[in-house]
Amino acid sequence: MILQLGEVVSAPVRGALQAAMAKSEMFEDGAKTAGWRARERKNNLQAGKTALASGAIKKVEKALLENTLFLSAARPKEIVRILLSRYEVGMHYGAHVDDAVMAGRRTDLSFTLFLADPESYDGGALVIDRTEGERAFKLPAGHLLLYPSTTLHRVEPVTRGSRLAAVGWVRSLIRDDAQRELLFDLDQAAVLLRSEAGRDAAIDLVLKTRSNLLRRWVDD
Ligand SMILES: O=C(O)CCC(=O)C(=O)O
Ligand SMILES: [Fe+2]
Repeated sequence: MILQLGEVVSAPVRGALQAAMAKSEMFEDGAKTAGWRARERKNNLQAGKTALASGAIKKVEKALLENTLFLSAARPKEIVRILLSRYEVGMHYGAHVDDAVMAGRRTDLSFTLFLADPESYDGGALVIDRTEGERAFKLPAGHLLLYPSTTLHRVEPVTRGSRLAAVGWVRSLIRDDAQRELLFDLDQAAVLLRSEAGRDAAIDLVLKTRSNLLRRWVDD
């Protein structure tokens, strides 16, 4: 499941992150934190280990752990790592798969919290390779894309302005993507069923989940 989450950080937190990330002395070569294959393809800047960067990262982590949709979709056991990244004109990150294990912890989900206004830069879409084809994402500032760490993905070259993002990885309590999606649908159905207005959508989700659980578990 690939999920877009809107307004993950409030406008003041977003402003604080953007202000911190405007300081170029905060950044160093991003290739340092990539595996050997990804390193050949990675051309970006990443925040070094400064007090300013760790304060910003803590803000992102806090916002995620307070976001019910994120918690329901990712079911985090742990947020394994968060990095702040900046792509200036000409920078990109070629196709790669993220490390399966980071600091001894399995990575199940990857996320990008977009932090620059999409009108302020050209290029820089996050492109994810799915069996049905590629999908490109360039979300508004403050929105987050959550996707399985199993995918091949890349960041297209930036051709104007600068792309700011916080990227990270989650070790989930639910290892399997399909099982996580079933549980997410059930959470959503429960939320919708609580409100009178959402009845039709709720029934669709409950029926979808019933059929998909049957499809997984019926043995004929
Ligand atoms: O910046 C992004 O949207 C994704 C970056 C990425 O793929 C990575 O850091 O592994
Ligand atoms: Fe990646």
